[in-house]
This record gives sequence, C-alpha cells and structure tokens, in this order.
Amino acid sequence: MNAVPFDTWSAQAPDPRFSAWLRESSEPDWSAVTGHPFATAILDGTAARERMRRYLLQDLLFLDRWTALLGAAVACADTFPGRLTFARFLGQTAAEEEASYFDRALDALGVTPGERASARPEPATADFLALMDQARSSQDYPSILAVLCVVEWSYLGWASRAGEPPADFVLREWIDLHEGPDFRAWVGFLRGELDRIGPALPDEGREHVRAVFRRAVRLEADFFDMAAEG
Ligand SMILES: Cc1ncc(CN)c(N)n1
Repeated sequence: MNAVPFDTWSAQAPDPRFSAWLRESSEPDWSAVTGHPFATAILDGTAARERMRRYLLQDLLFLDRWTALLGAAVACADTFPGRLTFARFLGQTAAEEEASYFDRALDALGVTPGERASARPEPATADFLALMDQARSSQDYPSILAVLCVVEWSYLGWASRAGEPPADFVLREWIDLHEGPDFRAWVGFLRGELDRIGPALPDEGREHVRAVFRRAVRLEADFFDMAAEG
C-alpha cells in the first residue's frame, strides 16, 4: 500500500495525477475489485442466477443512496459546468437506463415486487450505504467525488476486460452500462475533477480524500465478496 504523501509521490511518478495517486494508494484492494472472480463470472457468462439475484437486489439498495449522493454532487460542485455534468448524469443514467435495467433484470430473475420492497442490506451493503450517507451529509465536494469516482472507475476497470458478450441480457447489459465511450468520458470527468481540486487541498485534506477513496475501494471488494458467497 502506498503511504507516500502526494507531493513526494508526484515528483517521481510517470503519471503524476492526483487520481492516479489515490488509485495506487488503494492497492491491493483496487486490483482485488477489478480482477474479482465475481466480475470475471459476469464477463464470461458463468455468474449463477441465484448470485446475480442477490447481487442486483443488494445493488438496488445501493442505487438509492448512490442517486442521493449524485444529488449532493449537484449541490456541492464548485463550478457551474461541473454541476451541470452531474445533473445530466443524474437525469439520464440513473433515471432512465439503469432503473429500466433493474426492472427488466429482476423480472427475468424471478424477483417479485414484494421481494424488492422487503430487501434488507447485507453487512457489506450497509457499510457502503453508511459511507455514502457520510459523504452526502458532509457536503464536502472532495469526499463526495472520491466515493463517486471509486464507484464508477473501479467498475470501468473490470468491465474493460470484456471479451465476447454473454448471451444473457442480465449480464451483457450490466457490462454495457459500465463500458463504452460515454461511460469512459464520465469516469474521465470524475478523475479530472479530483485531479483539479486534489493538489490544491492542504495536506490534511488530501489525506482525508485518500482515506475516503481507500475505504470506498475496500467496500467495493467486500460487496463483490458478498455477492460471490453462498
Ligand atoms: C456496489 C456498486 N459499485 C459500483 C456500481 C457502478 N455504478 C454499482 N452499481 N454498484
């Protein structure tokens, strides 16, 4: 794990971006997420139906707080163009593409409306919801950004390993939602925001962002572990 302060690290790093420092500081958990066996099973079409059911039901709980966190980013972004980018993403992706995917996928997996309504967070989900709640209520733009960036960038990391698309639309569309030019541009925006504001923070501020980023990466690994169990 890289514990080197940003200034020391960036003086010798080939890619001295603040977001690259955060990612490097999150190893080995970062690679555990992007190379996770559950992600690999989604990519190669072998993820068991029962596990996808459990994963997506938990992710539906995740999606609720994620949407609220995007709302906090709209409120807390420090520039008007940034605010508009978050607002656009919130409107388009969360409301249309992703919500419709969940409806269709959970129907196909035989999850009833009653099961959806009564789903309760597993411990890994509860921890993730708590982190998102904390970032949202802090109203601290760098902390909000750190969580948003991990959530999207780490998913781009595993989805970028895609080869032949699985026949099952539940798996194929889940990969598609986290890959492609629009999603890459969105991740590029999130990284760019961290790269812009991170170096200007005082040392304690940078360390705080690093702690939030690392925690979010750890929770992504826990979330996949939860999905892969039993
Ligand atoms: C737990 C988790 N992490 C990331 C993503 C990507 N949006 C997600 N849907 N769920």
